[in-house]
Formats: sequence, structure tokens, C-alpha cells
Amino acid sequence: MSTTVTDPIFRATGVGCRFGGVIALDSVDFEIGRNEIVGLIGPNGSGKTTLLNVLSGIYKSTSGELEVDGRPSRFMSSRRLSRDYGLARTFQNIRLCSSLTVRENVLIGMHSRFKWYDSILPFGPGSREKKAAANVEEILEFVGIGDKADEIATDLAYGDQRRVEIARALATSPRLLLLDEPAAGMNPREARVLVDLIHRIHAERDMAVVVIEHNMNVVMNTASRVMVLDAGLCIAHGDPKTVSADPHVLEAYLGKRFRDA
Ligand SMILES: Nc1ncnc2c1ncn2[C@@H]1O[C@H](COP(=O)(O)OP(=O)(O)OP(=O)(O)O)[C@@H](O)[C@H]1O
Repeated sequence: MSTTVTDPIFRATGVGCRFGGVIALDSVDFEIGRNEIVGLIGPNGSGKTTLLNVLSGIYKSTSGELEVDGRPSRFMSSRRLSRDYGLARTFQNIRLCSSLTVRENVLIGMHSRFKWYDSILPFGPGSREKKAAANVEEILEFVGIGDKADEIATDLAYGDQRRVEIARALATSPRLLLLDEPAAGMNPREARVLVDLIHRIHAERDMAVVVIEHNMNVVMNTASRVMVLDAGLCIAHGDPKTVSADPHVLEAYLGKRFRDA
């Protein structure tokens, strides 16, 4: 099942990913418009994180084509995809440096955009370091944790740690931000703040966003388009209202979630 987007920043065509006998992705077509928020949902093990890992160069797809802005990206490293193609992501399991402050964790994101000569040229490091430090303060304020800059990142409440992860991704100045279960472990109030943050990222930072979530309030209140995976296959896509009424989606995923709730 394919999606048709008029101005895609990212396009995956027939993407497959196998782990031995496990088919994690089975010929998935996926496009992301330059300025949209796309929700990615599906049952556990349906391939959502694998798709994000393939998009961001952490896994290599075993078949298919990937393009960012029309440029082939299938064999690019995650570092190049971040630095030269404008992709950034957060992880399902929070990955913060435990001995570093919030500010330092976000600075790491910014340094990934530096070129090798920035640390050699006399006019490079000083100016870039100063600019980076100012940008970090601005990003921390933007995500709402400016007052926690000097705290050890892993000492923060869970919801705030997730915001540090988002801040670190924003520090790379991406054009496409991939969020893997950003609401996991958040209480309903934190999840509402997250919804607002995703909207602000999209509107004020002018970037496309992909959100994997099991929290349907977050998906339905942020995404303009939703894609549903089941057993590595795209079983539905469209606007949130249409997708949530789709009988295949109710059977494979949403029906079960509502029954279990
Ligand atoms: N590195 C890996 N090695 C082996 N199998 C893997 C690997 N990564 C993912 N898989 C398998 O691929 C399938 C899809 O997993 P994936 O993590 O993408 O699902 P998911 O939809 O993100 O699930 P969840 O909602 O639980 O996070 C699963 O069967 C999983 O066990």
C-alpha cells in the first residue's frame, strides 16, 4: 500500500528488512511530505522502530530504495544522514549520557554538525562554540527545560528526560525529526505538553515530523496523516479519522487496544 505526497522530503519504495527468518518490513512504501506530521502506529513487533532505524541509517534495508530530497540514502551512515541530509531522531529507550548535564547532552547533538576543520581553523572553534552554547540555551527554553540546564540529565523526571532527547535532536537543526514513542512513560499531563511541543516544533522550526506512538491521544492530536503497520506490512494510511475507523486497523490494533483499555 503506497502513500502519495506532493512534495516529499523522504521516500521509501519497496523497503524490506529481514533478520534471519523474521521479515520485519515487507516491501513498504512510505513518503513524508516536507511539512507534515506523520503518525506511525501498529501492534508490538509490527516493524515501526525497524522502519525508523532503516530511515535513519542504523539498519540497512535488505531491499528497496530510500531517498531524501531525491538523493539516494539507502547506503548512507546515520552520521551522514544527520549531518548532510538533515535527519534527527530520538530513541524508544532514552539514551542520555548519564554523567553529563542537560546542557552538555544537548551540546553533543550540536557538535555532530561540526566539520573536522572547525577544531583546527583559528576562527572556527571559538565562534562556533559560542554560537552553539547560545543555541543550546535557546533550544532548552523552547522545549521547556531551560531551568534544568545544569542538572545531571538522567536525574530528571522521565518526561523531562524525553524532552532532553528531543532538544538534542533539535540541536542538529534537522529538516526531518523522527520520534520513537516520545510519550512512553509520560503521565497524561506530560503527554498533553508533548502534543503542544510537537506542534510548535512543526510550526516554528519548519520541519517534518514522524511520530511512532502507542498513545492514541498523542497520534490523533498531532498527525495529519497516519500509517499503520502490521507484521511488516502497511495495512492502512490516511487521515487519523479515516484510519481509526478502518476495519483492518480495528482488527489488527486499535480494537485490541480499546478492548484492553
Ligand atoms: N536487531 C534485530 N534483530 C533481530 N530481530 C529484530 C531486530 N530488530 C527488530 N527485530 C524484529 O523485527 C520485528 C519488528 O520489530 P520492531 O521493533 O520494528 O517492532 P515495533 O513495531 O517497533 O514494536 P514495538 O511497538 O514493540 O516497539 C520484531 O519481530 C522484532 O523482534
